[in-house]
Amino acid sequence: MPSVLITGATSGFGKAAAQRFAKAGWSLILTGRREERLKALESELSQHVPVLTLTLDVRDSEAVSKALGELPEQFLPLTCLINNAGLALAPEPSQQVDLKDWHTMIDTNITGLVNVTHAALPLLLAQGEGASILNLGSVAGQWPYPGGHVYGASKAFVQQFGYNLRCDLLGTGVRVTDLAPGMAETEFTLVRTKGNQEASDALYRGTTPLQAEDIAEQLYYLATLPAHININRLEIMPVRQAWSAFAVDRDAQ
Ligand SMILES: NC(=O)C1=CN([C@@H]2O[C@H](COP(=O)(O)OP(=O)(O)OC[C@H]3O[C@@H](n4cnc5c(N)ncnc54)[C@H](OP(=O)(O)O)[C@@H]3O)[C@@H](O)[C@H]2O)C=CC1
Ligand SMILES: O=CCS(=O)(=O)O
Repeated sequence: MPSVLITGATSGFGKAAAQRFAKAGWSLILTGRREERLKALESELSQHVPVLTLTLDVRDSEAVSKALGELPEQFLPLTCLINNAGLALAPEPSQQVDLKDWHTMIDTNITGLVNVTHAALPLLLAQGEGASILNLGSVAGQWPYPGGHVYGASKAFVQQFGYNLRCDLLGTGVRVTDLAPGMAETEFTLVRTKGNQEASDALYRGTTPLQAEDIAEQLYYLATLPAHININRLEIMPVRQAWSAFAVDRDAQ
């Protein structure tokens, strides 16, 4: 039975991915900080597949390496790692941002992802051919926009780290993909605005954003491609989202 480790399974893409992989009979290792949510998901999905929940913060490298170093045999070797835990904060311009918010994004989206990847690599190498690392990047890692600052830069790191990993993993059979979604309706904007439900609702109102299940379907597709195929980067937007023109600063007329 193949196994998948999903970080940030308590909400959004991670939770939908857990449900999608469970439907296909995969064993699940689910992580996040909110234990009650992990336990609720475990009781839902363990009726169908083996589920192991690990309550941890990806920023804590010791906790991550201890937990992944002690995985029960039943979940090994690891077939797929989904590096999904992450967040954006501070939608305001750089010159107004609280430095702590930049640090939190760097610590979570970069250091956390690196912590988990480092601990999981031996487990994926034990699988070799057909194993996958699926990293949640973002359109923000490729395309700049106002208020994107460190969030976009952290996702650019995710993309380049994945490409570089591919170089090192050549010959091992382990694949690496940067899955880069655009606007998707999850708790992402609620977190970004520090709990402003009205701002979150307003962002998604009157349009058709991606849903968590759309991304879960892509994750499952990537994880189950024939073993000789590696999709390096997969960028996905809703049809009702596109790029904007360059901004220009003009003198008052
Ligand atoms: N929604 C969108 O528009 C897009 C999102 N993304 C990326 O997709 C990923 C998932 O986002 P999405 O599902 O939308 O957002 P959600 O806020 O719905 O989910 C984020 C998940 O990350 C977990 N998480 C956050 N910080 C930590 C931490 N320090 N340690 C462990 N887990 C953590 C949360 O769990 P908990 O709080 O329980 O720890 C939660 O399960 C993120 O990396 C995001 O940047 C990319 C492109 C578009
Ligand atoms: O990564 C999330 C999508 S966006 O807010 O940067 O467009």
